[in-house]
Amino acid sequence: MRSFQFYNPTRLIFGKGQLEALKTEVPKYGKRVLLVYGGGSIKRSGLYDQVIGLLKEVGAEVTELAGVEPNPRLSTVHKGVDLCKTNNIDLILAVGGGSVLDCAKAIAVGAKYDGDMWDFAQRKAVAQDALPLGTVLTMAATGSEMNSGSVITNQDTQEKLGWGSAYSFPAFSILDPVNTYTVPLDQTVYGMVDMMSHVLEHYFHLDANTPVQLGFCETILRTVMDAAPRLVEDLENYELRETILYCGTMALNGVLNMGLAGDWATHNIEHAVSAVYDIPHGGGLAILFPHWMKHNVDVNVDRFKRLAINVFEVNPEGKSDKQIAEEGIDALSKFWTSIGAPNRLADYDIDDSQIEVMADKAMLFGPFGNFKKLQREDVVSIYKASL
Ligand SMILES: NC(=O)c1ccc[n+]([C@@H]2O[C@H](COP(=O)([O-])OP(=O)(O)OC[C@H]3O[C@@H](n4cnc5c(N)ncnc54)[C@H](O)[C@@H]3O)[C@@H](O)[C@H]2O)c1
Repeated sequence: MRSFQFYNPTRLIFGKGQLEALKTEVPKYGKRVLLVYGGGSIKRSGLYDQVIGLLKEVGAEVTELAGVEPNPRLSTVHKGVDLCKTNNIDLILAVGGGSVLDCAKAIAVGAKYDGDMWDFAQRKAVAQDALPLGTVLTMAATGSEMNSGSVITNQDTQEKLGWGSAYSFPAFSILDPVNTYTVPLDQTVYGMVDMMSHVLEHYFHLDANTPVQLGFCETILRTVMDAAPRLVEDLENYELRETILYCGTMALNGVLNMGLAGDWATHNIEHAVSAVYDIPHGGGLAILFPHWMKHNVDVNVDRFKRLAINVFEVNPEGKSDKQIAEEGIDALSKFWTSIGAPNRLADYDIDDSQIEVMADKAMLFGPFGNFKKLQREDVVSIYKASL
């Protein structure tokens, strides 16, 4: 293992009926609350009314920022920053999926910064302060509820950049599986692909002596694969929603990557696609990850073989290590297709016309990936294989 420090200050409040915890959490931070949410699913589900009711009970003064887009935009972050500054906001409360939470994180640092929050995404500055952020998560996917990461799209430059800071962990996050019942089938699938991809990004590392971390990863992958086919047939099943919600958080809250540096190249490759085409992040990952794997199978064939046997139950008898590894990759791709995820860029009407543009975007900060440093030609080759 490499040396590490683990730091995660988020209070995770998990379970049925836990929304009530807003009454104890919100007053810790002050009265003036900026409520951030998306396109209205929380109004249709009744969650909005419940949140407003609880905020009223504790005497909060609520300012609202509605309409955060999936793949949240910098222009919306700017609106939120202005609202914080003009209303002297004490606490940001994000109610929604990863996009709403990521947008709220960007608002939280932007509200305490004189320049443009985009400076942080461009690595021109590092956040030194933020408003406190609470979240009520409505969708299992990103892990944003218990990490410091955020992904923002700048529409003017067609850039989608991930960034993070020590100040961007939510102070508290409330996760009630019931609030995920209304997530539509396609988004439920994308969320499960996303969390499995986070686990795989951790799994493909080159650090030595990480048996516990590899075992944690395999357990989460097997658990999602066990629950997913039943959940897509039964979207309001409490136990399955609960399992998947917990998996999504554990996949990216810092526990899996203690002592190792995960790869993260596929996320970068996907962000360049969704920056240009505005496709769902999980859908892009389902297409691209198997091709990243095929491209890198020789970097450490034993890791791919282990995944194939321990997670996809590939029978190793009479096969070479590489055959076993490749069967595992095919099994992953087939599994994602079986639950309804796309498997070709053509599924989103994406052809080869923007490959060079996407490769330029992926290469913005130079060669990337910790399992294998990808050069531009690697990225182009993965895009071409994914068409
Ligand atoms: N911060 C991180 O660590 C991290 C990690 C991975 C990805 N991301 C980013 O997060 C974004 C994706 O977030 P996401 O996958 O959570 O999806 P999302 O927040 O974009 O939501 C997807 C859709 O589902 C809807 N939705 C959410 N909850 C719902 C509910 N309960 N009922 C009905 N509809 C609901 C939303 O309105 C939206 O239309 C992308 O921009 C991605 O790049 C962030």
